[in-house]
Amino acid sequence: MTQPQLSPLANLQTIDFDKLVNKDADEVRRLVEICTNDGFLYLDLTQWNGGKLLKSLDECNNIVKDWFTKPIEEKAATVTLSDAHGYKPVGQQSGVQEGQRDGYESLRLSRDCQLARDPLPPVVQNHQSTFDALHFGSHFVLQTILSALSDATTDPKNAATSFSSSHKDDSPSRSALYFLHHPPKPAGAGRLGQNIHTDAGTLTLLFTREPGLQVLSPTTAQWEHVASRPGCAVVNVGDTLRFLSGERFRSALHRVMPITDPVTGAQPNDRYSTAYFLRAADDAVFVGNDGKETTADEWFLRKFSSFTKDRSVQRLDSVAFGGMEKTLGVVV
Ligand SMILES: O=C(O)CCC(=O)C(=O)O
Ligand SMILES: [Fe+2]
Repeated sequence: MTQPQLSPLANLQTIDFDKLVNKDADEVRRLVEICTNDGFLYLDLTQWNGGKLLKSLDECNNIVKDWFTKPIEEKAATVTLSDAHGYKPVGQQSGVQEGQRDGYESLRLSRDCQLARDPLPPVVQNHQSTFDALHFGSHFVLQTILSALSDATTDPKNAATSFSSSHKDDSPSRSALYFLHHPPKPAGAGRLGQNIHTDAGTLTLLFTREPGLQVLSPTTAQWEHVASRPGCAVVNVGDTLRFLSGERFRSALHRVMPITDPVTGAQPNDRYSTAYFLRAADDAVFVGNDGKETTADEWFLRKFSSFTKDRSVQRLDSVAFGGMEKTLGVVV
């Protein structure tokens, strides 16, 4: 198969993380603008921290890539507590093609379990400091972005409204690190990609290598490909931050469609990605797209329950899409 043309390409703006760490006022202003208009951006990490996070990312990716080659029985024996911790096999959710299931497996490590050291899969126990570096480094990156947004847009005299108050580091939450793998598949296998959705939580830090991620442009309402960029992560706003910000910020609709052969429909190559999901404290309260008060934990559970349903069912309450298709006036 020839190299696929990724067209149209999403023209995402780039934020320099080092400037955010140093509270550069112009960079913070741009960050607020991008979260308001797009909800998706590139985060350049090359100037910050001597590339330590990127090094631990490479190390963890290599370890987990090898783990994904283990027999399904071994992977399925991973202690699985919820959709924030454990193993997710292929096909548990609806896929990118309507009426079909998803095509990816995932190893998920919750922040609470990583901190408590229990339960952790042996593959993580054997490389604890490497996983700690990626887990807690990613958490720091997203907490830094969140406090920049909070300082710039919420009332400093009212601590209760700041985003930081609902994201205290010592509160139990569903924050988690996910490793995702879309194995190759033959023609006619069904089970492809990851269905259209918005992320349930606050902010997502996503590292992709192979193509497949697509974002629905809020300006053109077209699906656009997100190219991976060396030294950069993709950051996107999730539902919780959109709701906590009174809908000022956008949670972006996205999906994963791995590259398939245009003639046979087979997926010839593996696709891997790694995501850290910063999620609010379980008991943080906000108003969802149905106008009802919900806790962050209830929203997470409703969202992942909706992900298992067929798209025809997801359209009924729009929980999987966070109501964003209605805001954009598109049919999904
Ligand atoms: O694999 C990717 O590129 C995106 C994954 C994603 O959107 C998610 O797990 O919420
Ligand atoms: Fe997502």
